[in-house]
Amino acid sequence: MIAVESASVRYAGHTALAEVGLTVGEGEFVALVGHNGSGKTTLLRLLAGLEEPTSGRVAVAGRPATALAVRAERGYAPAEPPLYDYLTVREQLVLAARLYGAPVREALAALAGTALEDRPDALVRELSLGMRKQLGMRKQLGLLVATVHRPRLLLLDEPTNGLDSGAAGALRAAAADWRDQGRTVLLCTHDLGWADELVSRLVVLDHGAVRHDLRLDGETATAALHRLDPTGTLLTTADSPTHPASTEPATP
Ligand SMILES: Nc1ncnc2c1ncn2[C@@H]1O[C@H](COP(=O)(O)OP(=O)(O)OP(=O)(O)O)[C@@H](O)[C@H]1O
Repeated sequence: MIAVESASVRYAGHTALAEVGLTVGEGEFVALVGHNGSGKTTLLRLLAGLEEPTSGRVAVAGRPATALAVRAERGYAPAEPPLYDYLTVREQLVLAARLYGAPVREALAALAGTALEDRPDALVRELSLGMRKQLGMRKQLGLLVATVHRPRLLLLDEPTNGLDSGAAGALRAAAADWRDQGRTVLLCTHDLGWADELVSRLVVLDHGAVRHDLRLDGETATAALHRLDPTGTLLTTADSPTHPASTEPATP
């Protein structure tokens, strides 16, 4: 589903990603972790087709990630959902469904069980008031929009940031459904706990390079990370020296 070959991203003298290789098969649920600035969002943006690597190749579903046809296969939920403040919740979902040629009825049915269920006519800007509950609703709407076409690949960037416990529970339930349906999920997060039971593979980025890549095989993501990095250095220290990858990449 994902094939990243020796992909580097350089910005004016700064290397955000350094020859990253990553192959992810259909149905895997991958947690991508690493310290601030380790390159997680840059990698997701490559996979979302929003950036080209400076060198190397990035493919999704057998095509270059930037190919227009890949959009039907992939849903990308960035940390800040790209929504129209002047539309209502319902209008935002209908717009996304129509753009993707997805059934509008199903798009609206996805509101059931979420905090937005009773607020289809609220303006999106009312979900941007900065209060935790509102922020959670905005993130939930962002996820519904990103998945309205039921993509085979979901790219989630910090989906729990700003969520209250109710919204985080709804996200977990949705993510468990995606996993059970055999969708592929690449989750970039600082907060592994909520997804612990769902994650099948853990990838740790360090200074733009893949430092660890392992299949969990029953171990939780949190336990595996603690075993690899008992002092938590890989998640918190952006200034430690870059180390070579210490683990062979997992085979798909
Ligand atoms: N458009 C850009 N121009 C210049 N440098 C950038 C740009 N985007 C990202 N970077 C740099 O690339 C590096 C990787 O950034 P990235 O956002 O991918 O890291 P991250 O792991 O997602 O961090 P965080 O956990 O803080 O979101 C950082 O040093 C960042 O400052």
